[in-house]
Amino acid sequence: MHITLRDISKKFKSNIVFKNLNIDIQSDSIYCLLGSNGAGKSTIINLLANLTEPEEGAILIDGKTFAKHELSLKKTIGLQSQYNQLIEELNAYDYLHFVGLLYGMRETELHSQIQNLFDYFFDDKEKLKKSIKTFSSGMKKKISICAALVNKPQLLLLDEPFANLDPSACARLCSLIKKYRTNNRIILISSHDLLYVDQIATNIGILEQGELVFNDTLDIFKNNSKNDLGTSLLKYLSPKAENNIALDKII
Ligand SMILES: Nc1ncnc2c1ncn2[C@@H]1O[C@H](COP(=O)(O)OP(=O)(O)OP(=O)(O)O)[C@@H](O)[C@H]1O
Repeated sequence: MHITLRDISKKFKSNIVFKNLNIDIQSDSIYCLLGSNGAGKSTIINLLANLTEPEEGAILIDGKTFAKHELSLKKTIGLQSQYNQLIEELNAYDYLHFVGLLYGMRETELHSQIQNLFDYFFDDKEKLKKSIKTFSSGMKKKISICAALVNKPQLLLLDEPFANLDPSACARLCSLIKKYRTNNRIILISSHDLLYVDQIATNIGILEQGELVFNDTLDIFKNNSKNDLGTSLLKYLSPKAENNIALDKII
């Protein structure tokens, strides 16, 4: 698998998010998108999931565009969105079953995949029988991640997957992501959780004000710097990481 964002321009009304953005991602990558709030990480994920479209440029998945191959491409993608994608009136099983049917999965395969996901992520499965609206935010996040994995997609898109998860769930997710990586899959993750990014990323892209200011392997990023990932990342982000004048006024 291979994904390309070529000369992408994207704006929301007068807010220009990207101008001529180019990214290429190859199979076998765990590509982590980093950057400040509002830099455009979720927008890239939403473009790749075809939830929004660019004003200019092309999005190619294995050389194909959504315009010509919408359904077949969407079947290869699993998405955990930052926005609520759940149908909260349903219980966890029925929701994942519904998602699997949308992907055209066969009943037996779908049933066993849902059970496997529940076994992996949930120690207390009794609560899963209730409607999703009664779940904690971390449980909802785990169900969204399960939904992204239900059809074992070739392109796995995870938008802030670690936010709201407890340390045990984060550790399980890290193990899963590392094992999920194969030579015909791409895992694209937006995250601010550098501890986990450091554990799982093969490649990182740093977005700052709509520009891809770094795009290479995690090893190269770390070898270029003598600092930890967080300190190194701050160099690429807005210079006002500490705004002491405002801070003094607040205190
Ligand atoms: N649906 C929308 N309507 C209007 N503006 C939007 C919409 N979605 C995103 N934007 C704008 O696009 C820009 C990029 O937002 P995006 O959510 O992609 O950033 P992000 O890097 O994911 O941020 P965060 O780290 O806070 O999640 C921001 O300026 C945001 O205000």
